[in-house]
Amino acid sequence: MTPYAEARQDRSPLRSDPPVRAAPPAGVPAASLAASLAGAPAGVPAGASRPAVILGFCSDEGVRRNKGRTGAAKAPAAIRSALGPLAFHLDRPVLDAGDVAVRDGQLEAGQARAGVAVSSLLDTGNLTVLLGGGHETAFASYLGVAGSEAVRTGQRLGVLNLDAHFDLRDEPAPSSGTPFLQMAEAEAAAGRELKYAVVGISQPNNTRALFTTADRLGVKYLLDEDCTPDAVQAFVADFLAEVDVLYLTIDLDVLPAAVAPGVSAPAALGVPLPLVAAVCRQAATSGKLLHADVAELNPAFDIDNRTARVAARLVNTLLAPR
Ligand SMILES: N=CN[C@@H](CCC(=O)O)C(=O)O
Ligand SMILES: [Mn+2]
Ligand SMILES: [Mn+2]
Repeated sequence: MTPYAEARQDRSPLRSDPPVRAAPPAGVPAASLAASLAGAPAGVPAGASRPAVILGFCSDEGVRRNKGRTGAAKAPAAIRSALGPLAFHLDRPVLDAGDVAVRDGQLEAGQARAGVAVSSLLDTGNLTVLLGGGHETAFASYLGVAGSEAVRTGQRLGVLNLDAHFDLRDEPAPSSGTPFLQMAEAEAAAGRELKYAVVGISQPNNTRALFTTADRLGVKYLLDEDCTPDAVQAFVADFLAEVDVLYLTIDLDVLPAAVAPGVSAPAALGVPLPLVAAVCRQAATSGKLLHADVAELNPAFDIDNRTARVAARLVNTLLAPR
């Protein structure tokens, strides 16, 4: 069995190649884990071999509020199951900090708890990967990166979303459809402007009002049908050049439905998986990747764990880019 399996608390013995620190029991508060890590100095956002810490965000409350198909709360377990058997070729330790679970509809409290955990892990020098959850996971991630020392001390944050949707809905309550408008409002309250870019927008799956909001906020986006390898590479390179640290969020519904059937809103067209993987590599090798998440896997609609396997493969690419 592999260190990936160790990271998911597998009971089988490990092949320690390379040596990996023991993972804590599931549910250990991430802050305790962070305190136990001898990571890089606080506030250092980048480094090829920073330890990586995986944290689950078990939530589909945002999807429920957005009137989507619930089930994403079970995604962290499905992604771990797909990640565990993968052969381990990483030059960094990978640890599992357990899950933050949203219960009884208490989404905002869960996002706050996950945010505190992510900030703490970032400030002790780790690369953090949050496994959603519906795309309300993104606001938990944002709370984490915005609360990190790197961002609080003035490093320019960029949020790059791989998604068929803007998720800029203006609604009375936070949901999976609102996280990036919430971020824009939070950044404005902090005296900053959200730098937000999206790859894979499906025009027919976003209203005119959402395009208007995107334009008002200066959102940069690439439509799914314009996603050629060169266009995607240049778009991401231009965005990376404007920021110091990157938060990459992958909504699996950016992929074609045949590749990622296990989501709430499958894409008719979608962005091909090799292009999505290339963006992950580009982000991971940029030296700017602070934090990443993978959202919207819904195991109830998956076929032969296809979407979970894709999610695990993309996490692997983020952690071990070639
Ligand atoms: N997380 C966001 N979801 C999309 C859902 C779209 C759909 O159900 O078709 C949104 O709100 O735009
Ligand atoms: Mn989304
Ligand atoms: Mn989406």
